[in-house]
Amino acid sequence: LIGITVDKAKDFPGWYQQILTKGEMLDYYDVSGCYILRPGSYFIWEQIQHWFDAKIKSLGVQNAYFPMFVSSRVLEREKDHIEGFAPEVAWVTKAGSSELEEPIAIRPTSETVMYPYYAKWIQSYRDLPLKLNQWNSVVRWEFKHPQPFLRTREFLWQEGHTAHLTSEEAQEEVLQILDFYEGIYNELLAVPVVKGKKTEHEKFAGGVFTTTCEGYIPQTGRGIQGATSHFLGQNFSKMFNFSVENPLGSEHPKIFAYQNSWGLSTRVIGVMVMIHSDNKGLVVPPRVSQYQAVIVPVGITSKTSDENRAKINKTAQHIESRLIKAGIRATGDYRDNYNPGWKFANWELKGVPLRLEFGPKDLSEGQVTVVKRNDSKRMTVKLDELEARIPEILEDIHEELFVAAKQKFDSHRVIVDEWKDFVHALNQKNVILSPWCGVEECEEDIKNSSAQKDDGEEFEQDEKSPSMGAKSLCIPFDQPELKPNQKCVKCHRKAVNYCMFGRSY
Ligand SMILES: O=C1CCCN[C@@H]1CCCn1cnc2ccccc2c1=O
Repeated sequence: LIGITVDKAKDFPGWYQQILTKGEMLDYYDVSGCYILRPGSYFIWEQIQHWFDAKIKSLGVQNAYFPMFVSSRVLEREKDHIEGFAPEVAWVTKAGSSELEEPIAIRPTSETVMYPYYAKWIQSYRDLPLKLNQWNSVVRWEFKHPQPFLRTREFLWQEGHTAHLTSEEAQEEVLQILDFYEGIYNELLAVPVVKGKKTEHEKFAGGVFTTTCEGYIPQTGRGIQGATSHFLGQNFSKMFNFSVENPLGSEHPKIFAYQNSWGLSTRVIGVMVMIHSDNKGLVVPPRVSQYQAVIVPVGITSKTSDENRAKINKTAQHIESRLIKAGIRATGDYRDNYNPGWKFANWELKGVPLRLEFGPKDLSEGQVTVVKRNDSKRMTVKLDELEARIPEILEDIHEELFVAAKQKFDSHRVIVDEWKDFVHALNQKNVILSPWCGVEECEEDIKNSSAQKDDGEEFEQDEKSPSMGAKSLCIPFDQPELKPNQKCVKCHRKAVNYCMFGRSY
């Protein structure tokens, strides 16, 4: 049988690799950290693009395309912005057999590519706001263990870069974009996320603050950063020198533009797969699934008359076309060289949300049998209720997937006020909300002191294995109430807010 031979609960990385390849989402490539996105996953990316593109265009964002190559002079334009990232930058040093004069970097992100042109194009305050987005790919030569979708050396993403006359307008947009990111997770992928602000230590160093959507992978109990929206303040406009006349008059000082940058990548597909899929294969949420329903003729045996066999296949094809006409992404599997059982396993592997079985009994009763991929529930739908019922069942599936994932996240997000309870809670696959002092050394101390088993034994740490220390994930916008004089969970300084900590990707 073609099925999954690895248990999600026993060998999560092995399971993840198998369902992606056997589910035909992705294939491995001979350059480490690079993968092939097959139609099943590319379709999901297209749905995300379609939804998000409409949203940002409603804010007046325009798409553009900038070169993928960055000269070293331009890339190193801003030392501190990229110093920590320099080891990840991939360089082109040769063309054919001849060395290039100057090495050329492949964009890891496009600030240094775009902002010199923002400086050139923004002369007057009337040129603001300037809001451009790129749908492109970037390269980051990570050395940590690559993971399909989650950590790859090239990935598809969108990067939005906006410039505004006022800080208020910029900060309003940074949160609007974050809400759109939450919408991609909740509305399209049926994945719950926690929105919040990154700590000073975890934020994008080039910006003023970073807001984030944090996901949770139940199997590993790890948090995962799902999308970021940064308020850059005037840091980059001062660096690249784009300021405009003050609308109040030339006697007022020139204004350096206030900027945002925001990004979401194909990592979201990995998060969706890890959360919803099971030991039978992929489970793809209906709103992004390439096929939402697959119809399979059943009950045709060597004893079935040719007339009945033809009738069953013809009616099945008729059902398929009715669904397509009703806007459902339907397909049918009429192959006569595979039996229904094999077909069921195959389409379950590919994560199709709904299977319709149509056989002699269904033909005589004027009905079809419907099987839901997420919970294997079987129902009967009268043929004349098809166009009404199938969309409803698909919506139910989306809702059930979201509720199940939210229940898992909510039940593994625990409040811990005392350090004595912290490590045990972490080892129960939880992310932890704790009162925190806001001091970076304390954040580091929490990370270093939490890479332990319950008996206090340290985990052996090497750069290849995922870190076992609890990092700060975000300071959630939705905060539990601090008690008066509440102390920091670790250092007993006064707590300033609750911070979400957890092992992470
Ligand atoms: O997140 C985003 C959203 C989209 C636009 N860029 C920002 C910030 C990117 C931060 N970053 C991330 N990896 C890097 C890797 C190499 C060089 C530079 C960088 C780098 O600046």
